[in-house]
Amino acid sequence: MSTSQKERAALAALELVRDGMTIGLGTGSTAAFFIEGLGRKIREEGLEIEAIPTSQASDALARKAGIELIIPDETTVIDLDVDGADEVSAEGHLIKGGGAALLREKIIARAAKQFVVIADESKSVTELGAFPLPIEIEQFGFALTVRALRDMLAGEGHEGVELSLRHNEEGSFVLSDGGNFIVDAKLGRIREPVALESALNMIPGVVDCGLFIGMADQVIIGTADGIDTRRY
Ligand SMILES: O=C(CO)[C@H](O)[C@H](O)COP(=O)(O)O
Repeated sequence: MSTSQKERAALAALELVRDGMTIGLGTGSTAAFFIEGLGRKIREEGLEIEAIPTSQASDALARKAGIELIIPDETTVIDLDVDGADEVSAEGHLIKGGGAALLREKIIARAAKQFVVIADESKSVTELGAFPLPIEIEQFGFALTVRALRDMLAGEGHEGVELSLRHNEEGSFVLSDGGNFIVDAKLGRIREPVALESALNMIPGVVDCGLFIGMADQVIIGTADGIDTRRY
């Protein structure tokens, strides 16, 4: 069996797992390799692991893999969170939310002692923005929120940016697990991601955006014949 770049990155992240850990489980096809591998590792090594999934999809995968899931309380220490990304910049800033799970992913990444990103080489970029930035917005007044987004982005030098409410193949709006809409913003090039994240999250109706700035402690990129590990 040939190992894909995504799987290679996920297998490397499994090396960080220790007995007794509480682990955040990301969302997407790369995170799925980690979840399946974690299930195998728990069975083979008899580890005591508790996990917190960042989406209903990862919840279902983890249950299938036999991983014990918990709902965190205020005392919960998340030792490690492993998740994928849509883009990773040289500084370790991320665009996430291609799977509409950005809010839950950010809550868990923010709370984790160690946030590790796993990705294939195609996700590694010099500057963020080629991947449309996912923005999670409240359903109420969504058209007004989209207008406010457009106005703010124009003021920040992103005039005429294409904003689209995400639809599925049947033409229905895609909803996050929390029941919110997702707007995808084709920005092309994000020159000031720190300022942009703040400006987006200030708009009433915006729940969160897919910019993860300065959050990753480690990025593991699967390559054709190995891994490229970056620590921040
Ligand atoms: O942010 C995410 C989901 O909201 C995913 O981590 C991101 O879309 C990467 O997915 P994949 O591993 O399938 O390429």
